[in-house]
Amino acid sequence: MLGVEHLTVTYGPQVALEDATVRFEAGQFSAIIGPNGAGKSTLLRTLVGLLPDHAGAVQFDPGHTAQGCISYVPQQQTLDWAFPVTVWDVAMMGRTGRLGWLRWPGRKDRELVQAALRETGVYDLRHRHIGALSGGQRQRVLLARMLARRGHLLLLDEPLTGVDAATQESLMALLRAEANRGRAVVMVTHDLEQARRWCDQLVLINRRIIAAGTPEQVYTPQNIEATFSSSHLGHTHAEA
Ligand SMILES: Nc1ncnc2c1ncn2[C@@H]1O[C@H](COP(=O)(O)OP(=O)(O)OP(=O)(O)O)[C@@H](O)[C@H]1O
Repeated sequence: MLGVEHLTVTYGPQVALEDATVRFEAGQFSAIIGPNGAGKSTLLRTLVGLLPDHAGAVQFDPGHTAQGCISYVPQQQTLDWAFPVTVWDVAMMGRTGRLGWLRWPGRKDRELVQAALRETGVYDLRHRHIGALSGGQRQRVLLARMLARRGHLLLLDEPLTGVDAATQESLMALLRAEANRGRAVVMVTHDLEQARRWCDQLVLINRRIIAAGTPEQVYTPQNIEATFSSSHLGHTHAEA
């Protein structure tokens, strides 16, 4: 459904991602795994179209244009949780667009938001200000916003961070179900074990794609070593 081909992304002299080629299919739950600074968020943000400066191609199959069908859940700490809006308002942004209300919500929007808040277990908190939520509750609200959007491509940056073990299981089951409904689900995570249990495709990355395939194909001592050894990090154009 979407992919990148020979993608290289640089931030000034810093090479964040080099010659990456990988595909993500409809109905597939994929995990992007690697150490800090490996380029995971960079890959995800490129897929979302947030990084205009790159070499190589980002491809969408016909019928899946980037805008309108992508639901992106950024890292929690990149958002302003002091903003004076409620849980309901944030979930509704999945329908109406960002702040400023691109359009007024209709009955269908309200139904989808209600369903999404129930599915993620935060419906009872819907009137609460988002600043008054715990880390795990915030993560659930972000997932509710994503579900409400009803996109074909779900891209999530570390959705399990700050979430307790029981909640992690239910969130993974929720994402698994979304993939089973035919959506392409792509998640950045540090949790190799979770990914191995729930995902169809593991993408190991450390500035380059080390391996991509089923957990059985990818989860080998050599690949794990190549991914989590620090020797790939900190390269610049000058060093390369
Ligand atoms: N806006 C930026 N400006 C300059 N360098 C950046 C920027 N964003 C990321 N980088 C660098 O690019 C590299 C890849 O960063 P990226 O955020 O993609 O890693 P990551 O795998 O998501 O890491 P983490 O697990 O810590 O979230 C890092 O070396 C980082 O310092």
